Amino acid sequence: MSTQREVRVAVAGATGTVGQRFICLLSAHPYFRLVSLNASPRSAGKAYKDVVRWKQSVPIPKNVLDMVVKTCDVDQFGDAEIVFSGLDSDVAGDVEEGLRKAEYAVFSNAGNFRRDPMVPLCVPLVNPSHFAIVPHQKEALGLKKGYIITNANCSTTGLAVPLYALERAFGPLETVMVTTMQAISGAGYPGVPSLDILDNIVPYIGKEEEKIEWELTKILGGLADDQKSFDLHAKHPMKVSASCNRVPVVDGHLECASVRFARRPPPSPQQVKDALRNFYSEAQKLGCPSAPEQAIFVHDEPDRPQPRLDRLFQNGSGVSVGRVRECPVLDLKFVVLVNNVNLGAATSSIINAEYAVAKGYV
Ligand SMILES: NC(=O)C1=CN([C@@H]2O[C@H](COP(=O)(O)OP(=O)(O)OC[C@H]3O[C@@H](n4cnc5c(N)ncnc54)[C@H](OP(=O)(O)O)[C@@H]3O)[C@@H](O)[C@H]2O)C=CC1
Ligand SMILES: N[C@@H](CC(=O)OP(=O)(O)O)C(=O)O
Repeated sequence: MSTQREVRVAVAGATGTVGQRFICLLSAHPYFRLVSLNASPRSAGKAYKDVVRWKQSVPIPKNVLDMVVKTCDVDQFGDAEIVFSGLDSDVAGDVEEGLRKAEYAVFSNAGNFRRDPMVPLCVPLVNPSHFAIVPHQKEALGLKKGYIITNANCSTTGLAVPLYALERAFGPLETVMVTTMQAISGAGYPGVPSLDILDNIVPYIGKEEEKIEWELTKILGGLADDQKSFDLHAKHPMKVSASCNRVPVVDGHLECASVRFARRPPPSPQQVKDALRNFYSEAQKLGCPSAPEQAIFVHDEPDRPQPRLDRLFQNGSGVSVGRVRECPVLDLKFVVLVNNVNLGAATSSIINAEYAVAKGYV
Protein backbone atom coordinates (compact mmCIF):
# COMPACT_ATOMS: atom_id res chain seq x y z
CA MET A 1 0.00 0.00 0.00
CA SER A 2 1.26 3.50 -0.88
CA THR A 3 2.42 5.62 2.05
CA GLN A 4 2.31 8.77 -0.03
CA ARG A 5 0.23 11.50 1.63
CA GLU A 6 -2.74 12.91 -0.24
CA VAL A 7 -1.84 15.91 -2.45
CA ARG A 8 -4.58 18.46 -3.22
CA VAL A 9 -4.84 19.40 -6.89
CA ALA A 10 -6.87 21.72 -9.15
CA VAL A 11 -7.51 21.63 -12.89
CA ALA A 12 -7.54 24.92 -14.80
CA GLY A 13 -9.38 24.43 -18.09
CA ALA A 14 -11.31 21.54 -16.55
CA THR A 15 -14.08 21.66 -19.16
CA GLY A 16 -11.84 21.32 -22.25
CA THR A 17 -10.57 18.35 -24.25
CA VAL A 18 -7.40 18.01 -22.18
CA GLY A 19 -9.22 19.05 -18.98
CA GLN A 20 -11.66 16.14 -19.36
CA ARG A 21 -8.74 13.68 -19.58
CA PHE A 22 -7.31 15.24 -16.44
CA ILE A 23 -10.65 14.70 -14.69
CA CYS A 24 -10.78 11.01 -15.71
CA LEU A 25 -7.19 10.31 -14.70
CA LEU A 26 -7.17 12.32 -11.47
CA SER A 27 -10.49 10.96 -10.23
CA ALA A 28 -8.91 7.50 -10.11
CA HIS A 29 -5.51 8.63 -8.84
CA PRO A 30 -3.99 6.96 -5.77
CA TYR A 31 -2.92 10.18 -4.03
CA PHE A 32 -3.87 13.28 -6.03
CA ARG A 33 -7.22 14.59 -4.74
CA LEU A 34 -9.22 16.98 -6.92
CA VAL A 35 -10.27 19.99 -4.86
CA SER A 36 -10.97 22.63 -7.50
CA LEU A 37 -12.23 22.77 -11.10
CA ASN A 38 -11.58 26.05 -12.90
CA ALA A 39 -12.50 27.32 -16.34
CA SER A 40 -13.76 30.48 -18.05
CA PRO A 41 -16.34 32.91 -16.67
CA ARG A 42 -18.79 31.20 -19.09
CA SER A 43 -18.67 28.03 -16.97
CA ALA A 44 -18.06 29.51 -13.52
CA GLY A 45 -20.71 29.29 -10.84
CA LYS A 46 -22.37 26.21 -12.33
CA ALA A 47 -22.13 22.49 -11.58
CA TYR A 48 -19.51 20.69 -13.69
CA LYS A 49 -22.09 18.30 -15.17
CA ASP A 50 -24.17 21.25 -16.39
CA VAL A 51 -21.41 23.10 -18.24
CA VAL A 52 -19.07 20.46 -19.61
CA ARG A 53 -19.58 19.11 -23.12
CA TRP A 54 -18.43 15.65 -22.04
CA LYS A 55 -16.82 13.76 -24.95
CA GLN A 56 -15.22 10.83 -23.15
CA SER A 57 -16.28 7.21 -23.61
CA VAL A 58 -16.68 6.76 -19.84
CA PRO A 59 -19.26 8.60 -17.71
CA ILE A 60 -18.31 11.78 -15.85
CA PRO A 61 -16.69 10.60 -12.59
CA LYS A 62 -19.17 10.84 -9.71
CA ASN A 63 -16.87 12.94 -7.52
CA VAL A 64 -16.94 15.89 -9.94
CA LEU A 65 -20.54 15.82 -11.20
CA ASP A 66 -21.76 18.47 -8.76
CA MET A 67 -18.54 20.34 -8.12
CA VAL A 68 -19.08 24.02 -8.84
CA VAL A 69 -16.72 25.32 -11.50
CA LYS A 70 -14.79 28.45 -10.56
CA THR A 71 -13.03 31.09 -12.64
CA CYS A 72 -9.25 31.07 -13.15
CA ASP A 73 -8.73 34.16 -10.98
CA VAL A 74 -5.80 33.41 -8.76
CA ASP A 75 -7.90 33.48 -5.55
CA GLN A 76 -10.20 30.74 -6.87
CA PHE A 77 -7.93 27.71 -6.44
CA GLY A 78 -8.46 27.25 -2.71
CA ASP A 79 -6.03 25.03 -0.85
CA ALA A 80 -4.72 23.17 -3.90
CA GLU A 81 -0.96 22.58 -3.87
CA ILE A 82 -0.68 21.70 -7.56
CA VAL A 83 -2.57 23.22 -10.50
CA PHE A 84 -2.77 21.19 -13.71
CA SER A 85 -3.39 23.51 -16.64
CA GLY A 86 -5.30 22.54 -19.77
CA LEU A 87 -6.01 26.17 -20.58
CA ASP A 88 -6.35 27.67 -23.99
CA SER A 89 -3.01 29.27 -24.80
CA ASP A 90 -4.69 32.68 -25.29
CA VAL A 91 -5.22 32.85 -21.52
CA ALA A 92 -2.72 30.31 -20.15
CA GLY A 93 0.22 32.74 -20.01
CA ASP A 94 -1.31 35.27 -17.61
CA VAL A 95 -3.18 32.70 -15.52
CA GLU A 96 -0.18 30.41 -15.06
CA GLU A 97 2.13 33.30 -14.26
CA GLY A 98 -0.33 34.53 -11.62
CA LEU A 99 -0.63 31.06 -10.10
CA ARG A 100 3.13 30.67 -9.87
CA LYS A 101 3.38 34.04 -8.16
CA ALA A 102 0.72 32.88 -5.69
CA GLU A 103 3.03 29.94 -4.81
CA TYR A 104 1.24 27.15 -6.68
CA ALA A 105 3.20 24.43 -8.48
CA VAL A 106 1.84 24.63 -12.03
CA PHE A 107 2.02 21.72 -14.50
CA SER A 108 1.00 23.08 -17.87
CA ASN A 109 0.04 21.68 -21.26
CA ALA A 110 -0.04 25.05 -22.94
CA GLY A 111 2.79 26.28 -25.12
CA ASN A 112 3.29 29.69 -23.46
CA PHE A 113 6.27 28.90 -21.19
CA ARG A 114 7.94 26.11 -23.16
CA ARG A 115 10.74 28.38 -24.41
CA ASP A 116 11.23 30.14 -21.08
CA PRO A 117 14.92 29.79 -20.11
CA MET A 118 14.03 28.86 -16.51
CA VAL A 119 11.08 26.52 -17.18
CA PRO A 120 11.62 22.79 -17.73
CA LEU A 121 9.98 21.40 -20.88
CA CYS A 122 9.51 17.86 -19.66
CA VAL A 123 8.48 14.69 -21.40
CA PRO A 124 8.31 12.58 -18.26
CA LEU A 125 9.68 9.42 -19.91
CA VAL A 126 12.65 11.43 -21.18
CA ASN A 127 13.95 14.42 -19.24
CA PRO A 128 12.54 14.84 -15.74
CA SER A 129 16.19 15.48 -14.80
CA HIS A 130 15.50 19.04 -16.05
CA PHE A 131 13.48 19.58 -12.84
CA ALA A 132 16.84 20.41 -11.31
CA ILE A 133 16.43 23.97 -12.66
CA VAL A 134 13.35 24.51 -10.44
CA PRO A 135 15.32 25.83 -7.40
CA HIS A 136 16.89 28.43 -9.72
CA GLN A 137 13.45 29.38 -11.12
CA LYS A 138 12.08 29.89 -7.60
CA GLU A 139 15.11 31.77 -6.37
CA ALA A 140 15.26 34.09 -9.39
CA LEU A 141 11.60 35.01 -8.87
CA GLY A 142 11.81 35.21 -5.09
CA LEU A 143 9.33 32.36 -4.58
CA LYS A 144 9.22 29.63 -1.95
CA LYS A 145 6.97 27.01 -3.54
CA GLY A 146 5.70 28.41 -6.83
CA TYR A 147 7.08 27.23 -10.17
CA ILE A 148 5.96 26.23 -13.67
CA ILE A 149 6.79 22.99 -15.44
CA THR A 150 5.44 22.47 -18.94
CA ASN A 151 5.01 19.38 -21.01
CA ALA A 152 5.69 19.35 -24.71
CA ASN A 153 3.54 19.57 -27.80
CA CYS A 154 1.81 16.21 -28.36
CA SER A 155 3.70 15.28 -31.55
CA THR A 156 6.99 16.33 -30.00
CA THR A 157 6.25 14.12 -26.99
CA GLY A 158 5.61 10.99 -29.05
CA LEU A 159 8.79 11.43 -31.06
CA ALA A 160 11.01 12.45 -28.14
CA VAL A 161 10.60 9.07 -26.41
CA PRO A 162 12.15 6.82 -29.12
CA LEU A 163 14.69 9.50 -30.09
CA TYR A 164 15.90 9.69 -26.49
CA ALA A 165 16.09 5.90 -26.25
CA LEU A 166 18.17 5.88 -29.45
CA GLU A 167 20.53 8.61 -28.26
CA ARG A 168 21.01 6.81 -24.96
CA ALA A 169 21.93 3.58 -26.72
CA PHE A 170 23.82 4.82 -29.78
CA GLY A 171 24.95 8.40 -29.13
CA PRO A 172 23.82 11.71 -30.60
CA LEU A 173 21.46 12.06 -33.53
CA GLU A 174 22.55 14.39 -36.30
CA THR A 175 19.38 14.63 -38.41
CA VAL A 176 15.69 13.90 -37.80
CA MET A 177 13.02 14.15 -40.51
CA VAL A 178 9.40 13.55 -39.48
CA THR A 179 6.00 13.62 -41.16
CA THR A 180 3.03 13.61 -38.79
CA MET A 181 -0.57 12.51 -39.25
CA GLN A 182 -2.37 14.23 -36.39
CA ALA A 183 -5.77 13.46 -34.92
CA ILE A 184 -8.63 15.96 -34.82
CA SER A 185 -8.77 16.03 -31.01
CA GLY A 186 -5.41 17.81 -31.11
CA ALA A 187 -7.29 20.92 -32.18
CA GLY A 188 -9.54 20.93 -29.07
CA TYR A 189 -13.35 21.05 -29.19
CA PRO A 190 -15.16 21.62 -31.57
CA GLY A 191 -11.90 21.81 -33.49
CA VAL A 192 -11.65 21.29 -37.24
CA PRO A 193 -15.00 21.65 -39.08
CA SER A 194 -16.28 18.28 -40.36
CA LEU A 195 -16.52 19.68 -43.90
CA ASP A 196 -12.79 20.38 -43.80
CA ILE A 197 -11.63 17.04 -42.43
CA LEU A 198 -14.03 14.29 -43.61
CA ASP A 199 -12.81 12.64 -46.82
CA ASN A 200 -9.74 14.82 -46.58
CA ILE A 201 -6.26 15.55 -45.20
CA VAL A 202 -5.18 19.09 -44.34
CA PRO A 203 -1.42 19.51 -44.92
CA TYR A 204 -0.99 22.37 -42.46
CA ILE A 205 -1.25 22.82 -38.68
CA GLY A 206 -0.37 26.34 -37.60
CA LYS A 207 2.98 26.67 -35.73
CA GLU A 208 3.20 22.89 -35.24
CA GLU A 209 6.29 22.26 -37.38
CA GLU A 210 8.29 25.01 -35.67
CA LYS A 211 7.28 23.64 -32.27
CA ILE A 212 8.50 20.11 -33.02
CA GLU A 213 11.74 21.36 -34.56
CA TRP A 214 12.61 23.58 -31.59
CA GLU A 215 11.15 21.66 -28.63
CA LEU A 216 13.18 18.52 -29.40
CA THR A 217 16.42 20.46 -28.96
CA LYS A 218 15.44 21.59 -25.45
CA ILE A 219 14.09 18.19 -24.38
CA LEU A 220 17.00 16.15 -25.74
CA GLY A 221 19.58 18.71 -24.66
CA GLY A 222 20.95 18.86 -21.14
CA LEU A 223 21.26 21.31 -18.28
CA ALA A 224 24.38 23.42 -17.84
CA ASP A 225 26.68 22.29 -15.02
CA ASP A 226 25.39 25.02 -12.69
CA GLN A 227 21.81 23.80 -13.38
CA LYS A 228 20.69 27.32 -14.25
CA SER A 229 20.26 27.04 -18.04
CA PHE A 230 19.55 24.56 -20.84
CA ASP A 231 22.12 23.62 -23.47
CA LEU A 232 19.62 23.03 -26.36
CA HIS A 233 21.56 20.04 -27.72
CA ALA A 234 24.37 22.53 -28.46
CA LYS A 235 27.26 20.09 -27.99
CA HIS A 236 25.87 17.92 -30.80
CA PRO A 237 23.72 20.14 -33.03
CA MET A 238 20.74 18.16 -34.29
CA LYS A 239 18.87 19.25 -37.44
CA VAL A 240 15.13 18.53 -37.29
CA SER A 241 12.64 18.95 -40.13
CA ALA A 242 8.90 18.35 -39.51
CA SER A 243 5.91 18.24 -41.88
CA CYS A 244 2.53 18.18 -40.14
CA ASN A 245 -0.84 17.01 -41.45
CA ARG A 246 -4.33 16.86 -39.92
CA VAL A 247 -6.07 13.55 -40.72
CA PRO A 248 -9.60 12.25 -40.06
CA VAL A 249 -8.75 10.24 -36.93
CA VAL A 250 -10.28 11.10 -33.55
CA ASP A 251 -7.37 10.38 -31.18
CA GLY A 252 -3.76 9.30 -31.79
CA HIS A 253 -0.98 11.03 -33.71
CA LEU A 254 1.02 8.79 -36.08
CA GLU A 255 4.50 9.99 -37.10
CA CYS A 256 6.89 8.65 -39.76
CA ALA A 257 10.47 9.46 -38.76
CA SER A 258 13.89 9.02 -40.42
CA VAL A 259 17.11 9.61 -38.50
CA ARG A 260 20.86 9.83 -39.01
CA PHE A 261 23.28 9.09 -36.17
CA ALA A 262 26.53 10.98 -35.64
CA ARG A 263 28.45 7.78 -34.88
CA ARG A 264 29.50 5.56 -37.83
CA PRO A 265 28.63 2.85 -38.60
CA PRO A 266 25.01 3.31 -37.49
CA PRO A 267 23.15 0.58 -35.56
CA SER A 268 21.20 -2.09 -37.43
CA PRO A 269 17.37 -2.20 -37.33
CA GLN A 270 17.58 -5.20 -34.97
CA GLN A 271 19.89 -3.34 -32.57
CA VAL A 272 17.49 -0.40 -32.66
CA LYS A 273 14.48 -2.60 -31.91
CA ASP A 274 16.31 -4.17 -28.98
CA ALA A 275 17.30 -0.77 -27.60
CA LEU A 276 13.74 0.56 -27.87
CA ARG A 277 12.30 -2.56 -26.21
CA ASN A 278 14.80 -2.36 -23.35
CA PHE A 279 14.31 1.35 -22.73
CA TYR A 280 13.32 2.08 -19.16
CA SER A 281 12.70 5.62 -17.96
CA GLU A 282 13.52 7.33 -14.67
CA ALA A 283 9.79 7.84 -13.99
CA GLN A 284 9.25 4.07 -14.21
CA LYS A 285 12.21 3.38 -11.93
CA LEU A 286 10.80 5.81 -9.36
CA GLY A 287 7.44 4.00 -9.44
CA CYS A 288 5.36 6.97 -10.63
CA PRO A 289 1.84 5.46 -10.58
CA SER A 290 0.79 6.84 -13.98
CA ALA A 291 3.98 5.82 -15.81
CA PRO A 292 3.57 2.93 -18.25
CA GLU A 293 4.96 -0.49 -17.43
CA GLN A 294 6.59 -0.51 -20.83
CA ALA A 295 7.56 2.90 -22.22
CA ILE A 296 7.97 1.77 -25.86
CA PHE A 297 6.14 -1.17 -27.40
CA VAL A 298 7.81 -2.32 -30.61
CA HIS A 299 5.60 -4.04 -33.18
CA ASP A 300 6.97 -6.66 -35.55
CA GLU A 301 3.81 -6.76 -37.69
CA PRO A 302 4.37 -4.72 -40.88
CA ASP A 303 1.11 -2.75 -40.59
CA ARG A 304 1.31 -1.50 -36.96
CA PRO A 305 1.03 0.74 -34.99
CA GLN A 306 -2.37 2.10 -36.02
CA PRO A 307 -4.26 4.84 -34.15
CA ARG A 308 -7.54 2.93 -33.68
CA LEU A 309 -5.86 -0.30 -32.58
CA ASP A 310 -2.96 0.97 -30.51
CA ARG A 311 -3.83 4.35 -28.97
CA LEU A 312 -5.11 2.79 -25.75
CA PHE A 313 -1.95 0.75 -25.15
CA GLN A 314 -1.41 1.08 -21.39
CA ASN A 315 -4.18 3.65 -21.16
CA GLY A 316 -2.31 5.85 -23.63
CA SER A 317 0.70 6.30 -21.33
CA GLY A 318 3.36 4.67 -23.53
CA VAL A 319 4.28 4.96 -27.21
CA SER A 320 4.08 2.34 -29.94
CA VAL A 321 6.79 1.98 -32.56
CA GLY A 322 6.80 -0.13 -35.72
CA ARG A 323 8.28 -0.56 -39.18
CA VAL A 324 11.85 -0.16 -37.94
CA ARG A 325 13.97 -0.46 -41.07
CA GLU A 326 16.97 0.91 -42.92
CA CYS A 327 16.60 4.27 -44.66
CA PRO A 328 18.43 4.62 -47.99
CA VAL A 329 18.81 8.40 -47.47
CA LEU A 330 19.47 8.77 -43.73
CA ASP A 331 20.28 5.70 -41.55
CA LEU A 332 17.04 4.35 -40.21
CA LYS A 333 13.29 4.94 -40.32
CA PHE A 334 10.31 3.96 -38.18
CA VAL A 335 6.72 4.85 -37.30
CA VAL A 336 5.63 6.05 -33.86
CA LEU A 337 2.14 6.44 -32.41
CA VAL A 338 1.33 8.64 -29.39
CA ASN A 339 -2.05 9.14 -27.76
CA ASN A 340 -2.15 12.94 -28.12
CA VAL A 341 -4.60 13.59 -25.29
CA ASN A 342 -3.01 11.12 -22.85
CA LEU A 343 0.81 10.89 -23.01
CA GLY A 344 0.66 13.85 -25.44
CA ALA A 345 -1.10 15.98 -22.81
CA ALA A 346 -2.77 15.12 -19.47
CA THR A 347 -0.85 11.92 -18.64
CA SER A 348 2.49 13.66 -19.13
CA SER A 349 1.54 16.48 -16.75
CA ILE A 350 0.40 13.96 -14.16
CA ILE A 351 3.57 11.84 -14.40
CA ASN A 352 5.62 15.05 -14.20
CA ALA A 353 3.77 15.96 -11.01
CA GLU A 354 4.21 12.45 -9.59
CA TYR A 355 7.92 12.76 -10.27
CA ALA A 356 7.95 16.16 -8.54
CA VAL A 357 6.21 14.67 -5.50
CA ALA A 358 8.60 11.70 -5.39
CA LYS A 359 11.64 14.00 -5.60
CA GLY A 360 10.37 16.43 -2.95
CA TYR A 361 9.56 19.36 -5.26
CA VAL A 362 6.00 19.43 -3.81
N1 LIG B 1 -5.80 18.62 -27.46
C1 LIG B 1 -4.56 18.17 -27.45
O1 LIG B 1 -4.25 17.07 -27.97
C2 LIG B 1 -3.48 18.92 -26.76
C3 LIG B 1 -3.69 20.22 -26.25
N2 LIG B 1 -2.67 20.88 -25.64
C4 LIG B 1 -2.82 22.23 -25.10
O2 LIG B 1 -3.69 22.19 -23.95
C5 LIG B 1 -4.47 23.37 -23.87
C6 LIG B 1 -5.94 23.01 -23.90
O3 LIG B 1 -6.28 22.40 -25.13
P1 LIG B 1 -7.71 21.75 -25.39
O4 LIG B 1 -8.17 21.03 -24.18
O5 LIG B 1 -7.58 21.03 -26.65
O6 LIG B 1 -8.62 23.09 -25.55
P2 LIG B 1 -10.18 23.26 -25.38
O7 LIG B 1 -10.54 24.39 -26.27
O8 LIG B 1 -10.89 21.98 -25.55
O9 LIG B 1 -10.34 23.75 -23.83
C7 LIG B 1 -9.92 25.02 -23.40
C8 LIG B 1 -10.17 25.22 -21.91
O10 LIG B 1 -9.74 26.55 -21.55
C9 LIG B 1 -10.80 27.22 -20.88
N3 LIG B 1 -10.80 28.66 -21.16
C10 LIG B 1 -10.98 29.26 -22.36
N4 LIG B 1 -10.98 30.62 -22.21
C11 LIG B 1 -10.78 30.86 -20.90
C12 LIG B 1 -10.67 32.04 -20.10
N5 LIG B 1 -10.79 33.26 -20.64
N6 LIG B 1 -10.46 31.91 -18.77
C13 LIG B 1 -10.34 30.70 -18.20
N7 LIG B 1 -10.46 29.53 -18.89
C14 LIG B 1 -10.67 29.62 -20.22
C15 LIG B 1 -12.07 26.59 -21.39
O11 LIG B 1 -13.14 26.82 -20.47
P3 LIG B 1 -14.69 26.98 -20.94
O12 LIG B 1 -15.20 25.59 -21.29
O13 LIG B 1 -15.34 27.55 -19.74
O14 LIG B 1 -14.68 27.89 -22.13
C16 LIG B 1 -11.64 25.12 -21.48
O15 LIG B 1 -11.75 24.54 -20.20
C17 LIG B 1 -4.05 24.26 -25.05
O16 LIG B 1 -3.11 25.18 -24.61
C18 LIG B 1 -3.47 23.27 -26.04
O17 LIG B 1 -2.56 23.89 -26.88
C19 LIG B 1 -1.48 20.25 -25.45
C20 LIG B 1 -1.23 19.01 -25.92
C21 LIG B 1 -2.22 18.26 -26.64
N1 LIG C 1 -1.29 21.50 -31.96
C1 LIG C 1 -1.52 20.11 -31.53
C2 LIG C 1 -2.11 20.06 -30.18
C3 LIG C 1 -1.64 21.13 -29.27
O1 LIG C 1 -2.44 21.72 -28.61
O2 LIG C 1 -0.35 21.40 -29.28
P1 LIG C 1 0.33 22.49 -28.32
O3 LIG C 1 0.25 21.92 -26.93
O4 LIG C 1 1.71 22.60 -28.81
O5 LIG C 1 -0.42 23.77 -28.45
C4 LIG C 1 -2.41 19.45 -32.55
O6 LIG C 1 -3.05 20.20 -33.24
O7 LIG C 1 -2.51 18.25 -32.63
